[in-house]
Amino acid sequence: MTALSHFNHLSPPQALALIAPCVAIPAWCEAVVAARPYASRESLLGAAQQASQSWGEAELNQALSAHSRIGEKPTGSQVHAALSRQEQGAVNDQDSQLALALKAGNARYEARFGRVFLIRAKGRSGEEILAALAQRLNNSHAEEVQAALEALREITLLRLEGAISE
Ligand SMILES: NC(=O)NC1=NC(=O)NC1=O
Repeated sequence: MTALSHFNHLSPPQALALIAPCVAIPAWCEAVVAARPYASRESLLGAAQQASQSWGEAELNQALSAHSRIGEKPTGSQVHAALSRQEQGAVNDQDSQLALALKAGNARYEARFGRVFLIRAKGRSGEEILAALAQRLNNSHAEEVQAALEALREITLLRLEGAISE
């Protein structure tokens, strides 16, 4: 965790490196870094949320390159993978029945929407994620872009909260 005061004074490249793992959308990272210094953590989180409001389908697809499927323990030492592993911690990967159901659900989702199913996994059990997946399969394409973008915003802000302390 980096203190806000320290984040405020980092060089732009160092500040970018610190928040890059939040989301693979460089324009968002640059906007958050460019708006420093922040008077409080609240103002940082508010600005970050605001900067995410302009995201559309292009940003969603850009960001998904860094998000592993739910239930597939991410491989590699990439910092994104480490965060994904941590966020998916409540998904019991010893439950083979659940793993199969998530694998089938992910495949159905990708066949319908053409992209990886994205959900804020932190604090959700595998069963809760499965139920959410089933619900979202009923969405229209337009509705599902918005639902996936909302999940991306939640994940991104949670990661930023985890990166910068007061
Ligand atoms: N496909 C996903 O939903 N991936 C993820 N959800 C999270 O909360 N972290 C991830 O990497």
